[in-house]
Amino acid sequence: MKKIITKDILEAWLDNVRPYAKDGKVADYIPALARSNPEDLAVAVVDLEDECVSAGALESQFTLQSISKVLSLAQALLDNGEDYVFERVGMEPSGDPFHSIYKLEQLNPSKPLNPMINAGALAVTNMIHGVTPDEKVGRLLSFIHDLTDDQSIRYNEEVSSSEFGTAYLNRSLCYYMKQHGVISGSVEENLDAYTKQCAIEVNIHHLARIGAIFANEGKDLNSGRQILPRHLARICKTFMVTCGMYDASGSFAIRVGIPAKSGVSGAVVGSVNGYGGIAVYGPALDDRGNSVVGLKLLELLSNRYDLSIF
Ligand SMILES: NC(=O)CC[C@H](N)C(=O)O
Repeated sequence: MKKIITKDILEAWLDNVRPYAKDGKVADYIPALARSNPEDLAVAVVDLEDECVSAGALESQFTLQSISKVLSLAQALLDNGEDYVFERVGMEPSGDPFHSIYKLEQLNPSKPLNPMINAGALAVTNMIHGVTPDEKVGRLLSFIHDLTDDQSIRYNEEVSSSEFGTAYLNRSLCYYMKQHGVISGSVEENLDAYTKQCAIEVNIHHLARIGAIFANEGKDLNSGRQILPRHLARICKTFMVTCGMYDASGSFAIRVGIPAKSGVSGAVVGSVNGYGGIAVYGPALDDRGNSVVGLKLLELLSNRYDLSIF
């Protein structure tokens, strides 16, 4: 990959897509995210030999937000196995916005449609082993330390408490699911764990490396150690294709064709089997909650390097 994608190319392309940032808006429903700078753009590609090519605001740190849903799903699957997890959360795209409560009420039995919408992710967090929220998040962080090869990654307390204080919709989803027996225990503690997982803070290189390990079928890029069993990596990537870009997953699959997951911080991670991981950061979002610059850049990269899996 490094033979064809160079830093110069990534820098030139970042400059090409920079003007699109003005078409989006940073997320402001989480107060701490409203202060992000829409001009901070970054891109990184990590290949299966762990070589990284990157450009832009490489020092920027950002929170995973919904990208954490892929990792919490992996953790819940490791902890409980597929049968347990998929008895409680479905496998189908919802076609609704990520925070929608609509289908929960329509479906009988009430069960979130998939782990990438908030309802499903809140149910998945509930399944991660650990007595306290910090124990759950600590276990998820250890998994992320393995994926990134960086033990220093933590969650950003300002972002997690800012979301925790204003997460009325996510609270409603939890209470609804508790009523219907989808989640158990304290709703406040579940929300505490969820908002902390969403506030896990990384840089662009970390994120591209996570994508590369999924592309490497769950194996560490250097040691070859199986961090995540291949079939679980495959389940996660399939959800990234069908639900990873919220209710824009269909058009993204057609235009870009890369298993990918976005978050309202403006980050997107893509994973191309046998090729590597691609991460883009640009906090200005479109009306679905996807990074405007991220979508443009991934489309350019995919078309230019023929990365579509289809
Ligand atoms: N789409 C997202 O990134 C949403 C994550 C955010 N923490 C929320 O639950 O609202």
